[in-house]
Amino acid sequence: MKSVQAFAPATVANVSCGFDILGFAIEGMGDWVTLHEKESPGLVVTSIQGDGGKLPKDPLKNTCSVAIQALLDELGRNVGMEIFLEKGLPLGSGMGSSAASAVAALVAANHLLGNPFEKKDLLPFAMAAEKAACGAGHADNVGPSLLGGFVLIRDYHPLDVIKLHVPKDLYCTLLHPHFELNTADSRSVLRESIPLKHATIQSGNVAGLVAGLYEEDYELISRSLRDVIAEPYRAVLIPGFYEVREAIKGAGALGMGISGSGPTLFCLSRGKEKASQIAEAAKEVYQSIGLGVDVYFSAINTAGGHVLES
Ligand SMILES: Nc1ncnc2c1ncn2[C@@H]1O[C@H](COP(=O)(O)OP(=O)(O)O)[C@@H](O)[C@H]1O
Ligand SMILES: N[C@@H](CCOP(=O)(O)O)C(=O)O
Repeated sequence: MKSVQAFAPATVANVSCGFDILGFAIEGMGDWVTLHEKESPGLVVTSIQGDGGKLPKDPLKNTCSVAIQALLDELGRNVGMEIFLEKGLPLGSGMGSSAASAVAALVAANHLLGNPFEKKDLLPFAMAAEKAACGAGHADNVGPSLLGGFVLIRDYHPLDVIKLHVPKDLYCTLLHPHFELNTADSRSVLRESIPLKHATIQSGNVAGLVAGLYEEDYELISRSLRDVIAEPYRAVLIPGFYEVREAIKGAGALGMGISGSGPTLFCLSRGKEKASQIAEAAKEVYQSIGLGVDVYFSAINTAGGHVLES
């Protein structure tokens, strides 16, 4: 009986101005999924480590099994698999935890089945898992977790996904305060409609950010990290948001925003040294408001989900 292990990275969705349409992958953090083929058909989530016992083993609820089931349904096959999940990512963090599990599971399952799908064609199955996790099949976590780098979802109907250029000196600092915020909850505070002037501001910034990435124009990237659609409603759910934003400006950040739906905040910077200085400046703020925080900094992951061993 075959077995295979895969890894998929953490992600920062939205990147401020690209609500539901833009995200990038983080180096060195993610989830691992090992699959063992079994004789009897059906999916079983056999073990989950690193979740503090919080995640569902019910195959209809865990994003690993939901994603693999969607893949098997498309193929019309009923292969039996045992799923072993190792969570490297905190839950409800805004670092694409549910997405990383789904992507690692899909990459492993596709390999186990002899690669019937191209990597990019696994995306709809991962989106089905996101829908099960938070009620919305958004692709801005699963896209970059699968493909690596910066990913733009130009359209959802039909799905049109574009991998963007990554400037070589771009670094990210992640500030993860010690509390959970479920994506479903922080989506519920958003407005259904936005004023025309906000649509104009947001479109200008998305275009500016994409141009800034291709031109490796760090000042343009900096000017474009602005969100008038989601951030005003979500920032109030995140203690210290405005204080951290002030503090990291002085440490040389290009900008800061909410990572996905929060509570993690992300900062972009030019070079590793600045990323570490930003981390230090932010830590002081969290300390002053008495909120525990984990801080990471990394380059942009360009490989995305991949098989480790089989
Ligand atoms: N393998 C999984 N990893 C993480 N969350 C999962 C997984 N399977 C199901 N979930 C569910 O998804 C929700 C968390 O996802 P979400 O709020 O999007 O957080 P995150 O931003 O960290 O991905 C929880 O309800 C959790 O029970
Ligand atoms: N575009 C989504 C992204 C959610 O990311 P997560 O990492 O918090 O799951 C949103 O903003 O709701």
